[in-house]
Amino acid sequence: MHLLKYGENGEFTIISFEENELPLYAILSHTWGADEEEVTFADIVKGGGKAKPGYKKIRFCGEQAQQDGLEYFWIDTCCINTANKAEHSLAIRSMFRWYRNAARCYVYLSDVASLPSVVAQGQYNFQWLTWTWMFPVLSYLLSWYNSTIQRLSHSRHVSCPPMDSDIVCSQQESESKLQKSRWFTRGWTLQELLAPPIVEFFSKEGIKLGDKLSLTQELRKVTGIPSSALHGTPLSDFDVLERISWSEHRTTKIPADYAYSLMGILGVSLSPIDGESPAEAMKRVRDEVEKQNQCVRDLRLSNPRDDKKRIEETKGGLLADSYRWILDNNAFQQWQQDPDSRLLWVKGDPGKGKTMLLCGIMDELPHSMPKGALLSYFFCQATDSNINSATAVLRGLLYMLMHQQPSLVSHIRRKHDHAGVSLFEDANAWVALTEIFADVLQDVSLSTTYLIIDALDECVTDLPKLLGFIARQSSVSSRVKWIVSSRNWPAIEKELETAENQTRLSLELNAESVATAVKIFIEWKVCQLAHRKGFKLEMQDAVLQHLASNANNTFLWVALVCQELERTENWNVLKKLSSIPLGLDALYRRMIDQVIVSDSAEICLQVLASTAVLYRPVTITELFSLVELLDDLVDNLESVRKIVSLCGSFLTLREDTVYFVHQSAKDFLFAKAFDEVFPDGTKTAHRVIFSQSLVILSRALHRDMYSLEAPGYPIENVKLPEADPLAVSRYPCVYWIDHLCDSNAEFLENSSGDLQVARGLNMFLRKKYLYWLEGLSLCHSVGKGVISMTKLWFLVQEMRDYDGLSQLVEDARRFIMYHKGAIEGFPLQTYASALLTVKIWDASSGACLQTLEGHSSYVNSTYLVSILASLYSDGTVTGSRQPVRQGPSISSYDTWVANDAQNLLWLPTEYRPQCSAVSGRCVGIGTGSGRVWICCFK
Ligand SMILES: Nc1ncnc2c1ncn2[C@@H]1O[C@H](COP(=O)(O)OP(=O)(O)OP(=O)(O)O)[C@@H](O)[C@H]1O
Repeated sequence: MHLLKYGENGEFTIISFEENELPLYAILSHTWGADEEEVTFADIVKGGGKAKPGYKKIRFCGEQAQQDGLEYFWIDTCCINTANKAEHSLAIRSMFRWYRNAARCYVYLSDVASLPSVVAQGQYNFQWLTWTWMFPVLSYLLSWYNSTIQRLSHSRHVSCPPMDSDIVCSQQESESKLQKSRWFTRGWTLQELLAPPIVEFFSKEGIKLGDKLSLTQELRKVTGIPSSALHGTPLSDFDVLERISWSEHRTTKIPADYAYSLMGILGVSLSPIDGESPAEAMKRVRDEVEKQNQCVRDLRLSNPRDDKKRIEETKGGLLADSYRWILDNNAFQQWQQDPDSRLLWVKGDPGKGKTMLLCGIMDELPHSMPKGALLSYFFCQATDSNINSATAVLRGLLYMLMHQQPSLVSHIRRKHDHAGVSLFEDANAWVALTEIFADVLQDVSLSTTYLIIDALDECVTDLPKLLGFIARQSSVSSRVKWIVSSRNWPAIEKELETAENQTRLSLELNAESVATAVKIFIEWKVCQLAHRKGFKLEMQDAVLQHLASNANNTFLWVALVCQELERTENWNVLKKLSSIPLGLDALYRRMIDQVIVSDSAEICLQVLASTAVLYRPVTITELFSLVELLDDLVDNLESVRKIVSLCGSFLTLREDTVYFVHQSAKDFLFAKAFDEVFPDGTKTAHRVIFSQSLVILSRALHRDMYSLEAPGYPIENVKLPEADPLAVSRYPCVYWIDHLCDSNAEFLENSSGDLQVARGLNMFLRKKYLYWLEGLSLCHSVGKGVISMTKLWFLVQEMRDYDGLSQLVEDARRFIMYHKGAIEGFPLQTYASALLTVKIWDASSGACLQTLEGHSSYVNSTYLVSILASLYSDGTVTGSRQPVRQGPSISSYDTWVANDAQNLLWLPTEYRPQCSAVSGRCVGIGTGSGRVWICCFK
């Protein structure tokens, strides 16, 4: 990147920098005059151009940068060597980034005069004490001034300058000053307004009029851009069409530039093509946006921002006064301020408030981060298989980074364009993701980046790999700072010790700060409780005292006790209080003992056991169908909610979804209440859920569950029906095989059990397999289905081969692996494209009549036409690959066979045409391998 430097002699020099070594610089935003008026790269190199009108704005920018303590600045007229085509093309692709990374952007409005100069023109001299761009005041003053000037002009025969040379002079224009500036009509200036964090506006005399923040209202009015976008909300938060609409009334000198000027705003990067038409350029940009969106959609497992919101709400809301102590903590401040301190590890026992502390840090950091810095975070939760693995952590962190800086998607695209979603799901996903992540962290355009991971101890799959990765990466770049949290686990300590620049923050060693935070938390909780239950003051004091003396710096204990008191009648509160045991485990023990002696013990224990072995939190509706004993409740969801509330305080409901109140509650059931909760072991619990799952799926699955009808209906257009036919079967659809596998040893030991399972499986696969694949597609889980089928295949190797089960599973596994792409993109292609390998399929959508083989090289179109003509002598044969309104055709990208302009059959790669021909209702396709196939529509 070439930057200008303003020398002491008043001369400008050009200095070139590598992108990763750029100094701080200012950047100019302006509108171009006639080409010959602008100072060029060549002018500056030769030390010329001083007589050109454009020199004035260069001088302005240099002087302003100097005033702001910036040695370097950039201006498009003279910092791009347009004679070098490659450099010019790169500049167009980099411009958004250069504006985003600038320390300041000065908007030079060459057609907006500041008032004092207008006064001078009118020969009247007003003394303005301060010049602020306060529009209401200014409007009034200007209109007063203009009317006065006009009156006086008239009497003195002083004529106003023409409108385009000085907009302040006209009566109408004075009503809205900025609005009239040409700057708002140009295409490129849109990204110059949006990309930089600091944008300052200057009149043609170089007088500051205000900045993006102080002028928000006016800018919003002129540009139609929402204030939040002007204030730095990531542009990817806004719909693509909305972003395009911001440029609707803007123009560019070169027509295709209109599309290129939107690239950065839409988060894509393409090389400009000489002579490209605006329509072609726009199409390329939109296609690229679509590919990019697909890549980000595939990456997303869950949105960490939503996870944060949910976690805070489930835990009863975040209390700032209970986490603020961290901001003054030495270790935290060292991590924040010392460039060599890159990894902060927050560690503490269960329930000490680590997660909430990190939520607080996530809220506070943006206030102190450098402008343009990125913040990405992830919450591991052992109870949810979507967010409890090392790959999920990297996917979540990357997702948030891409969201804030879409250009980073390029690091994924290289691999994703080939592999699709399997990039993130197959056996090599970890390797691919670590490479991508490392590339992203090395990206020269990445500014300071904060990465936060909560609850490493809840990363169930591949924790050691994740720890190794964090330890390595945190030592690599000083631009990237990490915070991780976990319980006091020696294994975690051992791995993180290998990180070079790490700082630890132990909650146990900061007992005093934590004690104060817990005290504040107690006061807050008791106040809420007293208010809700109408406690008298003495009662409130007694509860406060008791909690303060016994909390032992553990937030969670306080939260659980308050939950118990909430359910207790006021006259029993003091008695209950004195009976509550100290410490978390003792409290959990008492909770489970109470469940065991209650009237609903059996059903509550089964709900607890089932919830504990599920792979993700389920809705009340799902729980109702999964737990055998709940069957007796005859469709009464209210009763299921009641049962959940009777399970001590182990479970909690949020938005009708059942969660463990805390990971430590689930841990307790496995570690300290195992015999009571799982009297027959966890394998039996899995086995019961597997059996229930097959029953649910056999009942619910059928063809075209969402009534999509069109075989080519794309998954991204599928809307959840109001009465979702999959509401009950969503969980079993995704996890039935996992439950079967986790129960395996149990039935393998018992031959009749083995046979029963084999029979059930056999029947399900023969009768429901395709419907299940459609269901997986509707649940966006085809990738998971592939992994599950591989697990199943391994499992049946150990089972008795009942009625060809092993072969059946092998075929089914190959089928899903092979057709994954078509099925996950288009649910109903399960019944069309995925069945190409057979000769006949559903007569309502078409029939593959023949497959001719025997050519070893590719089939040319003449040969294909002759084959079709010999087979269907009654019709004319035409070579056709263009979409047509009527009859069969091949879609433009050769990916679909369409009929009457409706996509019907998605073509796997080896079925794509080298040449194609149509005869009447039949389409013939010749492939590169020499195979010819013919499809006829009825
Ligand atoms: N700042 C806070 N604001 C509101 N509630 C808090 C705060 N800190 C802690 N709590 C309460 O304490 C409980 C336990 O806190 P948290 O889940 O953060 O602990 P943890 O240390 O992450 O536990 P674990 O290691 O077992 O996951 C929360 O459920 C919440 O009720």
